[in-house]
Amino acid sequence: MAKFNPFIRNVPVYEDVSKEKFLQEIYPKRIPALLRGVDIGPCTHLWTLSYLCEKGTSEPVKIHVSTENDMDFINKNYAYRTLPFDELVTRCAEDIHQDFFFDEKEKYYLRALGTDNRKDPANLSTEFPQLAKDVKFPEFFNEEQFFSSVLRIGSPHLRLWTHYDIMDNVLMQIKGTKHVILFSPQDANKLYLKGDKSMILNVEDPDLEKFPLFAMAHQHHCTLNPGDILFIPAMWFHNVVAEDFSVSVNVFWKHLSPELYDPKDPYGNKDPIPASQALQGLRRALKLLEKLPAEYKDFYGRRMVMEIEEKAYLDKG
Ligand SMILES: O=C(O)CCC(=O)C(=O)O
Ligand SMILES: [Fe+2]
Repeated sequence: MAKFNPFIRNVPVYEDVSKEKFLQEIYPKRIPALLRGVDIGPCTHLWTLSYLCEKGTSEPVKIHVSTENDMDFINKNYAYRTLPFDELVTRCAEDIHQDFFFDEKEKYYLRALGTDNRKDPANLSTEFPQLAKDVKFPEFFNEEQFFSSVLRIGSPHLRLWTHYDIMDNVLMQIKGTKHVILFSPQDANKLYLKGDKSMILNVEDPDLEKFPLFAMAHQHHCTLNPGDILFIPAMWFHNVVAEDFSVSVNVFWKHLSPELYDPKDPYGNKDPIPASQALQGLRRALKLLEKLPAEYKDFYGRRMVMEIEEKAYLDKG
């Protein structure tokens, strides 16, 4: 039997959640929730391989190609390539490829992009209109709050690194099974961040000599099956691995006032404007401390941390 680990817990599961129940009981908690039995439309039974190939898009799609299971944004063990959509779907569903870029067992990941991917957020209705008809988004937010809807198709066993997004999100599982491990924004200091991503790639077997604090990060686990919806609140870190051929759609929406978001953010992962300005201010403050000898820098650095803890933390610990 696996050893009990007090740092691992399951994401709470809610059955047959109405809009009212979500908005009154689940959403305000601002923790992840797995919702079962919400109608996400006929996609769960209609989207066979042949249907996806036929109703997808005739535009080529940009994909990640990886020869390893854990995609590594540090050493870049994946490459960006382009494939016709039906070819991508076919390859994601097969274990061994006749045609390939690097090797016959390579894996693929599509994260759909907007029409102009430098500025437009992805929108299922625009880029995949025939498929969009089959997906019903939960009515958990107002139309003006909608930010993007993203089709994600991937090969078995491919893992997307731990990262956070800055929008509220529902990840709808349509085909296949996915395992998701989430971490609270309050555990950010145990995740060894590089920007919006954690440098710990293999979260299931981490190198604790290199990343000792990770052992104390609480892991929130869940398994998504077709029809399941995972609510991922803004800033919650998530690491996602597919067990088999997987198709999901996620919807990001704005939880804060619209003017707080960076207008040039097609992915929904740029820090809100005041947060990014505050980070810039911090970097300026640290640069100022460079003018002082090390022991002064250390002392004033600590005073800054104390002030941040007192004025910004929810939990003053
Ligand atoms: O399901 C995936 O592959 C990744 C999902 C994700 O990162 C998201 O919904 O923000
Ligand atoms: Fe994400």
